[in-house]
Amino acid sequence: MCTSIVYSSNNHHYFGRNLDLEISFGEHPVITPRNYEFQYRKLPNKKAKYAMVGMAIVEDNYPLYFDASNEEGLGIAGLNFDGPCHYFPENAEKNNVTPFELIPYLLSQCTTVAEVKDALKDVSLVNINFSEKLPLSPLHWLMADKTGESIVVESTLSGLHVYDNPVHVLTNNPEFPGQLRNLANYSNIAPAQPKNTLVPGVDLNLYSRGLGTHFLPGGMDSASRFVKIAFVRAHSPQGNNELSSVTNYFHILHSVEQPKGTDEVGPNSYEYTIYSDGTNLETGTFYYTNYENNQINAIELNKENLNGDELTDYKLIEKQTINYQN
Ligand SMILES: C[C@H](CCC(=O)NCCS(=O)(=O)O)[C@H]1CC[C@H]2[C@@H]3[C@H](O)C[C@@H]4C[C@H](O)CC[C@]4(C)[C@H]3C[C@H](O)[C@]12C
Repeated sequence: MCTSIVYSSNNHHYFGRNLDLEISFGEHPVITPRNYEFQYRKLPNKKAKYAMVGMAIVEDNYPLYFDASNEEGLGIAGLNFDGPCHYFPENAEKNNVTPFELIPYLLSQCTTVAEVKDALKDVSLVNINFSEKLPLSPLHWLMADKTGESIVVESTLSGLHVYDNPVHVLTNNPEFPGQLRNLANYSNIAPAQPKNTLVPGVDLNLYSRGLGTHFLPGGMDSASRFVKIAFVRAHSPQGNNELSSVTNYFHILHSVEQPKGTDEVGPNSYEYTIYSDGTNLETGTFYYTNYENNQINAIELNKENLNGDELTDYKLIEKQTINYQN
């Protein structure tokens, strides 16, 4: 499972995700500069107009981004969408973009969600594998910009759907309208203690703090995480500087992280939160933590020469640092 969010704080917007899986692909932070030439399968090759930073694996010098944001403050994350997801054969009337090209295609030419919506009108997601070793994966995407607006993009049998996202979070199945509908079942969850409407007039002993969240789902499944992250995000305070905003951002994502051993996907195999990342869409600073190392690491997009044509890879820092005090 995975979870992606946009968090707005102190006039800044932070966008990123938890990657939950049982194996790592060896993903790490990668910067694509403006003059890197993307080779498309069904479209003419094109230089990236805007530089981008995110988590990727690099295969044949191609950045296969899991999630990324560009220098203009547009961010996109791909999350598993196995079942409803459907990609199409080549369509002569459309711009045929493969799912693994979608993040580079949009981030290299768009600056806002409004521009993405426009670009997607002409796009069909074509079913072409990256390679035999890396076949297509069924994904849907959360996309956000620095106005704080976000959309969800899903390709199903009935076509390519673009949904405005009023709750600014995404997990996995079911389709986005179903996830939104399900929130109604939890609409009375609150940070405050509940009022007794069960047996009016009876003095119920509110034996614990936090009873307003007693029925907040806590499961690892996608529907539970959608409700929980929507709640936590909606009630999260804003920070008053970069440090407190980033700290809050990671607390929100970590509220639905999966510890090892809690989500069995096969014999002796467990999905867990491999990494959590987030980019400040105003400044282009990319932050991440990972399972082994929960210190926050950062890479500043604007510190690099963004006019180059070569990818820059960063080693994932996986060593936990304990700050001994005596
Ligand atoms: C599986 C990952 C999403 C995590 C997630 O949602 N897990 C939930 C699983 S489930 O609902 O519980 O079944 C997705 C996110 C990004 C994906 C990767 C990126 O799209 C980049 C390439 C794209 C290639 O086509 C396939 C390999 C790949 C390297 C993808 C493998 C895999 O599908 C990734 C890693």
